[in-house]
Amino acid sequence: MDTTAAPTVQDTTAPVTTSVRLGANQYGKAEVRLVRVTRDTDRHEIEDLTVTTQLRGAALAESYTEGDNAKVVATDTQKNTVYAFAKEHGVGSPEEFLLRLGRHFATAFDWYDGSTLSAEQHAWERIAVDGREHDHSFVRSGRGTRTAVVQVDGDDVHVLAGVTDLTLLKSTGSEFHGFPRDGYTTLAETDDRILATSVTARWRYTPEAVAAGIDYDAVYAGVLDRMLATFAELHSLALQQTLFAMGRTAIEAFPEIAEVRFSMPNKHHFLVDLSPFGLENPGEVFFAADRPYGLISGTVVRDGVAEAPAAWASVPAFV
Ligand SMILES: O=c1[nH]c(=O)c2[nH]c(=O)[nH]c2[nH]1
Repeated sequence: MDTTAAPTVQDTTAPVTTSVRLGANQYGKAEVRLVRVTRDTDRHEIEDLTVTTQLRGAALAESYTEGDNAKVVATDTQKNTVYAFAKEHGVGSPEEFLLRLGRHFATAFDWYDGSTLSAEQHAWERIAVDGREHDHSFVRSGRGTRTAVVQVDGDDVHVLAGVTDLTLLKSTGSEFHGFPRDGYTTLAETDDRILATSVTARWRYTPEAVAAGIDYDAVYAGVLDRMLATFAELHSLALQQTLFAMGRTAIEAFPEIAEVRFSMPNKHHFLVDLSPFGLENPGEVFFAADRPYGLISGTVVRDGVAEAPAAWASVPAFV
């Protein structure tokens, strides 16, 4: 082998050979940080989203295979559109904001076959000063981060709502026993333990409800209230049982919801052995382990409704 030869430089303008072809692809701007201040009066409102745009279409193939950008709406333009739409139309619910964007990309550039747009909403509360809510100072509130995903494929429009990082703990009212034991089992059965998790949930609205219009803010608030109440009230025999009950309460309360998917880490809390120090520890001092953790996932589906349509298989955000 002649090691002195100059390395061959790949000719990226050469026609693509039959040995490879372009598979699934999409592109856009990830994690556009948008804060919108509404200052119509001295009492300001703030809205805070992280938005990701992903556009796709067969017409985009040449941008990958030939470097032909004639149909490539720049990710920079997509980002600017997010900001411009926030100014022109306001933000409102993340679902409606994303639907507005998705419909715009589908109609303004008719060569796109579809888009997947997602958002995280960061919630803020007014700072209370001497018991009075301040007009323009806020603190990030802690009931998780609201998420939304919208997928527009021609007339096929899907809307997913959800929450992530919703961290919950109950210090009693949780048991875990009756599980199989083998030579590798050391876990003690318990009829009283700490149950803690950080909920990621996504729920899919029925296409009929999306077409008819949904009060997304109201359903989100209602789902969260019911999920929290169920976590608090259910005497849990396993995190799996709690997961199912949280999904069931959302689906029973809101006919707009077809299914709910959950990913729930079991954040283990181990009782610390204080006996070397001559101290008793009757369920008071725990070591909050961060890893490894149990990871419980599950989908709760409304009877008579099919699980997520194939279109959702390409949505990685659908946990
Ligand atoms: O609620 C639980 N579910 C499990 O599957 C499990 N496994 C485990 O070790 N602890 C727990 N807790």
